[in-house]
Amino acid sequence: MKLQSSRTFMENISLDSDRQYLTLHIPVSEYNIDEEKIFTYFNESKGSRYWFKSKDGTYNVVGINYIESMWRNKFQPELVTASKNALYAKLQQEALGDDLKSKLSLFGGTLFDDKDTTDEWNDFKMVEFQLPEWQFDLKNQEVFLTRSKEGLNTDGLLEEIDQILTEIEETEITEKEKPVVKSKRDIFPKEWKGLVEEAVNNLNDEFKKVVLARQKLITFESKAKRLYLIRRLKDEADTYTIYYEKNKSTFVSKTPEKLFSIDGEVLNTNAVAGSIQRVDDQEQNKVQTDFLLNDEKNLFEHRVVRESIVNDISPFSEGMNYKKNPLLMKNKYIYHLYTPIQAMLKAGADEFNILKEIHPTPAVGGLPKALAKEYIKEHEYGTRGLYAAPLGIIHEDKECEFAVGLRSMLISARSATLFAGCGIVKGSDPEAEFLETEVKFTPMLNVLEATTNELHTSTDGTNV
Ligand SMILES: C=C(O[C@H]1C=CC=C(C(=O)O)[C@@H]1O)C(=O)O
Repeated sequence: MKLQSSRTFMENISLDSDRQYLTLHIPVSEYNIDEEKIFTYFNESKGSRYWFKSKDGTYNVVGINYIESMWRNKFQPELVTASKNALYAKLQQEALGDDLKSKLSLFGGTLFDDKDTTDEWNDFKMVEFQLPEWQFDLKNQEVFLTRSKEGLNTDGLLEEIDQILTEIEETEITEKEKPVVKSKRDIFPKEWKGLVEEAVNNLNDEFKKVVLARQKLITFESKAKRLYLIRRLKDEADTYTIYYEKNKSTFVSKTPEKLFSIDGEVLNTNAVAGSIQRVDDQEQNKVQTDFLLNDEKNLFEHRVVRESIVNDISPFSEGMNYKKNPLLMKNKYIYHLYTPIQAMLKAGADEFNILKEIHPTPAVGGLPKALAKEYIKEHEYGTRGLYAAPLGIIHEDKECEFAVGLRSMLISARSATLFAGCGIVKGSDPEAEFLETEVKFTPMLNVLEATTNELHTSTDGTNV
């Protein structure tokens, strides 16, 4: 048994009757396991699995079998903090090793806003974070196993864990079936362009910017194979990987955008706004990026996002660092203007109050924030749900990392709804914005291998 060295730690555990669960924290570097093997092994746990990998590799976490969730129907920071503390208070955490690095986390987030959700988002709550039975930290190669103490027999538990880890290690990865796309169509494309035109006319010196999103619907001949998606999600670097199953729904995102992270007393965030397509031609890309870095409309769009974020976090911070001119963020299909911002937090600043203040940034909402949020709620077709919403990892202390759920889709049964939006400012052209959203659909179309138009006719008979 590879867990032999953990045995002494295990033998010294005495169960605390005030705590409902026992969480064992175990080093697993001796087992050769990765996300594909884990998802393949736990195939029966469909609907109760997640994978969160941060862009810079700080986190790479897979969770299996949600055993408790911390949720609320309204986002009130103090109450969310109280729920989080209540959940951690139920756990007796025991480390089976001396120098373990990771911390037990909860994965989840909040919906974009409180717009009445249509059936499509019914599986997700306004605020919801999951505690899984198995939490694999693939970066540090450590595992947390949480079990209810009711009827728990700790004798033989290590052997059971060893057996499961060995079975995961030996899991064979077979070729995954590609989902067969039946139809692909834009939802209300003409109407969306009309919406952009109307917004441009409504913008003024006070109402400066609004982000308008649209959807694309893809249907499949048969149910989309989840394991196939897991493999395809590895394809694009320099982005987050968010894969979140809940009951019959799966939300998937390859977002380039961090909302914020907290490590110790340092908060890191960034402004990402202003975009141009990246193509397969170096010379053309040089023209594109020179344009982006000097284009007044894009620079304005970027500036308002940066100023708003700085403004939102300043009540929580003692000092801030950021550069005056944006940098270039290079993703596989798109370039963005990008400004990293770092803040030293004041004592007492906590992640949920900051989240409430910072989301939605004008990169996904608009400016002024409250007005833009209302405008989106009232005018946009459909419900955003987890699209453009904060999703990430939290801990017992305030250490956390949230990404913004962009370049994303919601899969259920035989269909996927893809989401993409863009910042509308005075002077925006509906056709150009439509094309920009088309580029932003590419990461998810690529995951589904549905980038080409070789198909098909859409369900309403129009060519796509
Ligand atoms: C709203 C989206 O992108 C935002 C993030 C980066 C750049 C954006 C832009 O240039 O419009 C958007 O504000 C989306 O991808 O759906």
